[in-house]
Amino acid sequence: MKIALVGYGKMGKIIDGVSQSRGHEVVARLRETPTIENLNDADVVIEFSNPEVAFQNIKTCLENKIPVICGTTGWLDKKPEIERIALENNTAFLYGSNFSLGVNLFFALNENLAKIMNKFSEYNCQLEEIHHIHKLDAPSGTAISLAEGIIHNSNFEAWKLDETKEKELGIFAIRENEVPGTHSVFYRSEVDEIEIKHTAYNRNGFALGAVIAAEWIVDKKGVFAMKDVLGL
Ligand SMILES: NC(=O)C1=CN([C@@H]2O[C@H](COP(=O)(O)OP(=O)(O)OC[C@H]3O[C@@H](n4cnc5c(N)ncnc54)[C@H](OP(=O)(O)O)[C@@H]3O)[C@@H](O)[C@H]2O)C=CC1
Ligand SMILES: O=C(O)C1=N[C@H](C(=O)O)C[C@H](O)C1
Repeated sequence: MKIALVGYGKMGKIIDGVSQSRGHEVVARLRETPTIENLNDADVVIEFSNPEVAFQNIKTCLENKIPVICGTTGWLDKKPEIERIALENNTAFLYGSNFSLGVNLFFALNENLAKIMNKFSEYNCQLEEIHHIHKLDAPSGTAISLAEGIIHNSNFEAWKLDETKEKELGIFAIRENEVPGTHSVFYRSEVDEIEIKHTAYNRNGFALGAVIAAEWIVDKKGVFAMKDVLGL
């Protein structure tokens, strides 16, 4: 499979190595907006850039009928428009706030726990995410996915950074050194605390998941999520 990497920073470089180790040809390594010329006839694009440029990058690839796997976070207000463009162009799009197997299992655990905890008003819920100091967006895309999983299965109506009012789920975002990504969900009562936590030791799991998603999507049409790839 011919893979174009749009965004060639911390993630793009690891994805390059994983792609080659799985027998793929990396035909483009871009740190600029793609064009049909510089995508070099790719079968699939893996996009890890930044929140400012992701929308335009994805749009260009989809309009050229190239399927896109996107891991860039912090641009989600425009996701419905991207999904429409993918369908209009009869191609495929998959956004994952987090491509690691562990976090996708954690998402399922989080939703099941939220269903149970919703029956017990003694407990209040909060989210915490910790990332490296270079991260541009807050809260993390993964924390937003966790919050959506809880809201869908509870009486919370929305999430909010830091301090909250009733029916708002609080997310606390901490920036610390070179932390690759740590997410915790807390349920606290007057007398105790339940915590579920995922800690990424490095970025390799994110990269492997993105390449597996690219292998899965290459012959498909439509809008997908990592759940579809993993059969969850
Ligand atoms: N979904 C997931 O599993 C994960 C998602 N992420 C997300 O992925 C994104 C990238 O993370 P990371 O690799 O750590 O970030 P980096 O800052 O290390 O890399 C970003 C890259 O994008 C390049 N870039 C800048 N402008 C453009 C443009 N117009 N078109 C294409 N590329 C451009 C930068 O080039 P230059 O340096 O020249 O500016 C750089 O190479 C972030 O949004 C992060 O939150 C990260 C890890 C896992
Ligand atoms: O910026 C990062 O580094 C990460 N971003 C993703 C997010 O926003 O959730 C995934 C991972 O936590 C690393």
